[in-house]
This record gives sequence, C-alpha cells and structure tokens, in this order.
Amino acid sequence: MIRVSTKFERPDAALVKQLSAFSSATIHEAQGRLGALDSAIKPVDHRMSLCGPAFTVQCAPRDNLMLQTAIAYARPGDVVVVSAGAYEEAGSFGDVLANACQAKGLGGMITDTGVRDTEDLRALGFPVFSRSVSIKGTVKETVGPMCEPVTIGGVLVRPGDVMRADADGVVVVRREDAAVVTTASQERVDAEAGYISAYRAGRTVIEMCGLEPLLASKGLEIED
Ligand SMILES: O=C([O-])CC(=O)C(=O)O
Ligand SMILES: [Mg+2]
Repeated sequence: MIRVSTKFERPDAALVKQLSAFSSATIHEAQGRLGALDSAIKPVDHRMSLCGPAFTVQCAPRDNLMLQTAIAYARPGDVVVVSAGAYEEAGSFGDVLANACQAKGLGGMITDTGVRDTEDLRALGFPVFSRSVSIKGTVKETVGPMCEPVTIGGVLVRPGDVMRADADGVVVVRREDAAVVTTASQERVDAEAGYISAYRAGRTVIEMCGLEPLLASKGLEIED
C-alpha cells in the first residue's frame, strides 16, 4: 500500500497575486539568480503565463496515471507540477486533460515531459509549460508520490512553493520567501525603470554602468 496525503500549506493568495506582477526573469534575479527551471521547459504559446502554488506529482516516464490523479485532487489556482524523468518522447497531457484542469479552475500545468494537441491548447488558453511536444501516447500503470518535493528542470519544488512562468521560462519561489522576493522584485523593476528612462534621455551604457573604469581595470583599451 502506498499512502499519499494531499495536505500542504499554500502561500498567502495576496502574495501570489503580487508576485504575478513580476516576470520570471525579474524574480530569478531578485532572489539571487535562483529557482530557474531548465530553459527547455517553455509554454506551448508565448502568451501563456501563470503564477500559483505548486501541486507536485511524480510520474513514471511515458505514464500519466499520477498526473490524472493530481488533476483530480488539485485545488483552484494550483499549478500542477509534474516530474516524469525529463522524458521527451511522450504526449502526457493534451486538450482533454487541459479541459479537465480549466473546468476546475486550476492555475496551469508544468511538466518535464511532453504534451500534445498544442493547437487546441493554444485555443483553450490554459497555461501549459513542457519540455517537449510529442504525439506519443502514455500508459496509466504506475502509482507514485503526490504532494511531495520533486525535482523538475534541475530544481527542487516543494508543494506550496510559488511557480511563476511566462514566455521566457519558469521560476520557483520558496513559499516562505514569497514576501521578501516580492519586495526585491519591485526594487529591481524600479531600478530598471531608472535605467530605461536615463537611456531614453540620452545617457549612455558606458556612463550608467560605469563601464569605463571597469573595462580599464580589466586592461581593455578601445580606440574609437
Ligand atoms: O489523453 C491523454 O493521455 C493526453 C491527451 O492527449 C489529452 O489530454 O488530450
Ligand atoms: Mg488528446
């Protein structure tokens, strides 16, 4: 007998909403260049984005039994996070399961294996992030852990951590760090806005980034 529990602590909804205002790259930088999943995990449509608590599940490669089970037990707003051995040659999720997720109000699905039916997924608009697109079908044979820490895209994700994903990729924020990372992300956005207005006003990268002394200290001389 394998016993799993679907009980875990979710982050404060207001904090999740605040984090959703920041891009995956901003959050990654703001938390000290941590939490980025492998760049191969990308949305099936660049307009897709998500931000929500991770509902984690471990699947055997080419087997979506536990993914289907996770969809049944995840709560509205949850992001189903699937670790399936980074196996590219399987279409473990498609428009039928996406409709099941959307009908439940789930926040999205992130997997390190493949998905299929991408035209329909794009039309549906349910946020789906995957390592690959494959038409190859999956079996429903293997039970495994759900709502336990998983490794996906080289990063550990625990149930209730916050997943933020957009056209650029996927980042995870530890649940207990969500408030600090929100503040740090806002600081970074403010600093970047300062650079952008300075550049628009004619300031140069050399000035703004102090490149002259930096390059000189590294022994680079430029004849222009
Ligand atoms: O049925 C499956 O196993 C995956 C799929 O194609 C869908 O959800 O539409
Ligand atoms: Mg299908």
